[in-house]
Amino acid sequence: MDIKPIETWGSKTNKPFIISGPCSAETEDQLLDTCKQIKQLGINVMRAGVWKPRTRPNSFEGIGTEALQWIESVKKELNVEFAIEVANPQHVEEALKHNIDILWIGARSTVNPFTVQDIADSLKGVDIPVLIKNPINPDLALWQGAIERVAGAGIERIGAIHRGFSSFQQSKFRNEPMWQLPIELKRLMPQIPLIGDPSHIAGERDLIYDLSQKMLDLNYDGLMIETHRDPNQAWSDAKQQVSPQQLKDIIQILNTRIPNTDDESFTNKLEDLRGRIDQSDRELLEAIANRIRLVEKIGDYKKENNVAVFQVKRWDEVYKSREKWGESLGLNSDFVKELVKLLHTESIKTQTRIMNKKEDNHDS
Ligand SMILES: O=C(O)C(=O)C[C@]1(C(=O)O)C=C[C@@H](O)C=C1
Repeated sequence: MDIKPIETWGSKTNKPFIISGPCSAETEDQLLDTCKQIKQLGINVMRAGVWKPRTRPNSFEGIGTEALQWIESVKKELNVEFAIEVANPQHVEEALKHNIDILWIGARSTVNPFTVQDIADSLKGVDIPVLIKNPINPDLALWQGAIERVAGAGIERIGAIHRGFSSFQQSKFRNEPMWQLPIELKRLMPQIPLIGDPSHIAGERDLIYDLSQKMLDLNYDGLMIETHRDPNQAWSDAKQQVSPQQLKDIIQILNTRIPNTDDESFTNKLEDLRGRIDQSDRELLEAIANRIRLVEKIGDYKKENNVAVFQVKRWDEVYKSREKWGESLGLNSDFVKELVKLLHTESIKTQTRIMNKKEDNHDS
């Protein structure tokens, strides 16, 4: 995959790459006024929803093509660049006709390979940056697949947008961040710039600063933040949009991290600490291997005596005591509980395999 760096996406190269603007273009005046107010804040590219995929019918579904004319005139008047969402080849055609600078594929489109392929096919021969939001379900391969389809159409300026994942669980977030997914995407596709969308993860404006800072701590390349001149009156996603003043405050206190440094004393110290982590992980894995050897011994013994693998009383003791030990060592209790559950699951697998080994099965 031949991917060009984020610096080539637009005329402004400030970092982090910030895309901001209203969730939806509602009126020409609302769009112009919002963009005018945020233009001075170091925004790289403006955004505005033109076609809005909504969960239920009868919600505001965007103005459609007329809004593209407003965007074109705002672009001219303020000399700014614009990103919009496209969900089918007709949207792509309209967007290109109206000189849109960046396109993004929304989370509800990324889930469908047919839709993504149609959009990718309509982009053949076009040179425009395309951002791909994560699919609404936590399926990394689907996200990668969408990126590959767009790359396959010859697009060289591709980015990924992390907007969080739908979940049944009660949560303070509208969409669960599931940080391990974008982190794994970055490991597998390090050349793809990663943009965070704290607005859609939060669903609530008070959480946006913390999420944005976390994204920069994780070395994200940019942020997409929804801003409305009067957020409470917004026609869509009112709760998650910030005012231009709030956006200014957020940008002012955001701490941008450098990706890395060649500074010798930093590198030496880091190398030393990483060496110690290597050693510590080795010991950890040796300890786990020892535990599994013991579990195997118990498995053999249980088999000889035809005793069940799962022992609820002992498991309860193990679970509670390890949680306490972890606490006394200053470890996060949720982490310790997850770790102990993982170890126990491995024990059950190991002993079930021992119990059901074919050659020892006298009935066969
Ligand atoms: O104590 C046992 O019986 C074991 O086999 C060990 C072990 C564990 O992993 O700690 C595994 C399975 C049981 O459900 C309880 C505990």
